[in-house]
Amino acid sequence: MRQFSANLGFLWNDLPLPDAIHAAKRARFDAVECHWPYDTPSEDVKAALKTHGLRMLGLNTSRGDVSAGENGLSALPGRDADARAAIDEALKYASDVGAGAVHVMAGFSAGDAARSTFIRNLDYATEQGAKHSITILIEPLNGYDAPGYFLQTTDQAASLIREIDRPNLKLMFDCYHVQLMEGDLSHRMENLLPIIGHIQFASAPDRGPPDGGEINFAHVFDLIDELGYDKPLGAEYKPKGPTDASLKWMDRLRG
Ligand SMILES: O=C(O)C(=O)[C@H](O)CO
Ligand SMILES: [Mg+2]
Repeated sequence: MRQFSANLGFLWNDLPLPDAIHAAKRARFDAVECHWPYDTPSEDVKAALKTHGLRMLGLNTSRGDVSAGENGLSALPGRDADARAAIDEALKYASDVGAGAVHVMAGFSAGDAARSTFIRNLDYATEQGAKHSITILIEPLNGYDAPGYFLQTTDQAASLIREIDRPNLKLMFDCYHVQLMEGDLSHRMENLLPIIGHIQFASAPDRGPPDGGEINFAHVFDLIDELGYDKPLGAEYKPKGPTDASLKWMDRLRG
């Protein structure tokens, strides 16, 4: 049976993180993942995961100064020290709660200097991550929601992953972002499978539950099964109301 992970950055994000973990368990999710858990002590998250028998799959590095419009630090030239502090913080939190992956956020940037900065920081992240058996993920974000974000396409991500060539550097394949930027989800998933570390989903273009819109998730999830990918799929959508009322897709898409 297909497994699903609740992304608590969007699902039950009105609740304190430990309560959101409980809500995900009640709703029969198999795992959880989050965005930026840093305001919640890691011991509280670890205790909730243990109580409810769930794994935390991954979390993000800090965006930096959000009030100044930052959305990640690792591809910002001249900000290596801040980027590395964010990587260290994420790896420590992930290791405290037993999460297997950290998404290293690139930030708003462009050009050769941004690329070489990102490579340098990803080298650092993968080296440090390997010490804790943590996978480093990079995720292309779409240019509608995050205009000017350094990493926007899977082609760009694949080229970085191949160049850096570390076994614990993988692609976060978010069907929603990929559909908006590149489309051709089936071929892309098939071709990129060896470097995919985590898959997320939401309808496109509205980022709602996977009930309609441009993407036929019954087809996409069948393909994922056929490809032999059997890790939990990350539900990272914005419920249009209470999360508990947004979950009808779960039984239909369980497989
Ligand atoms: O926006 C997304 O899709 C993500 O997964 C990031 O973690 C949050 O920006
Ligand atoms: Mg995502």
